[in-house]
Amino acid sequence: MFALDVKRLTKAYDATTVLAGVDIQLAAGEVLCILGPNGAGKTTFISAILGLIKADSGEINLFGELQQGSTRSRALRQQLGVMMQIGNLSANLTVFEQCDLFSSYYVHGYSATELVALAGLEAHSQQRFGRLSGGQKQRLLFALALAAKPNLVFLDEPTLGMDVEARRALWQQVQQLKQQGVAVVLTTHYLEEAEQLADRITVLNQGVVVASGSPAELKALTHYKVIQCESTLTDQALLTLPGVQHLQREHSLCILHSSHAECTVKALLLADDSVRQLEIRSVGLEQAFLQLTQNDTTHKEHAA
Ligand SMILES: Nc1ncnc2c1ncn2[C@@H]1O[C@H](COP(=O)(O)OP(=O)(O)OP(=O)(O)O)[C@@H](O)[C@H]1O
Repeated sequence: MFALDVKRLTKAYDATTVLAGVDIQLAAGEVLCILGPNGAGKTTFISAILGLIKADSGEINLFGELQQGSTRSRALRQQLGVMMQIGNLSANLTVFEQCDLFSSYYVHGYSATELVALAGLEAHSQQRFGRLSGGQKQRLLFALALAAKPNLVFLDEPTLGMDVEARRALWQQVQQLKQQGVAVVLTTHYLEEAEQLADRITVLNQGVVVASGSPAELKALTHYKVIQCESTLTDQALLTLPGVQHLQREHSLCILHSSHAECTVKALLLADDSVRQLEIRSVGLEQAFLQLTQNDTTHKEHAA
């Protein structure tokens, strides 16, 4: 049984289609990362699952239970955790008071003291929410999302505004959730975060799933390669090699992005027999993401 099983979900606002038949499945202990440019439909998708908005058509199954309309049963709500946006918490309550309030909603959840510790805010437990730094607020919101000890957690851009250390600490907490068998749906604009955490990435573009797979599978979807070398050729000559789409220079190195790496390398070696330090590698997730979302029609047939 999937923790989450969504089929053909659609949503439009007036004449604008925001979700155009989205299918997503998620098992216990899996981390799914939804990537997509601004306005792709990520928040709308999560809101529809949680019943915050009503989808136009499609099926939403949570723990094997088909959801009708936008109400979610009390028993189901105890299994769900949602990281809210900063503006939804009262600025005047202290960290401990917020944790106490959330703890009181759930019968088998964490105590207020445990939630303060989960947020790593023991030293700030008497500080008002409004006085916390942006990163501390995010840590508290993350802990509050876990108040129920949920089996399925939704994290919408959880590390926004966090410094590197706080971000890595939160990544560790997500890994721990996964080890405990919790299913996690995460949206982020940080591709490194997606690569670190996700078992599976779904790329949404204009409400359509344009690709879905492990980070390695997504990178393999793009046929672009990076060719790195030292060459005496001018920028002009390098850019006219077959397949070259982009050139970047780093000190003595030329870094070429090529859509036809073998042709590029053959032509490069013919044009410059003094080429050194030649290396060919696959593109990173960021390049794959840009290619998938800028030219999604080329990749639709690969969507899993
Ligand atoms: N209540 C609404 N009424 C009309 N249009 C809406 C409404 N809510 C969202 N939209 C539109 O739906 C589209 C998808 O929005 P959504 O917030 O789901 O995108 P997103 O992928 O989460 O974007 P971001 O990365 O910027 O947070 C956008 O074009 C947005 O303007």
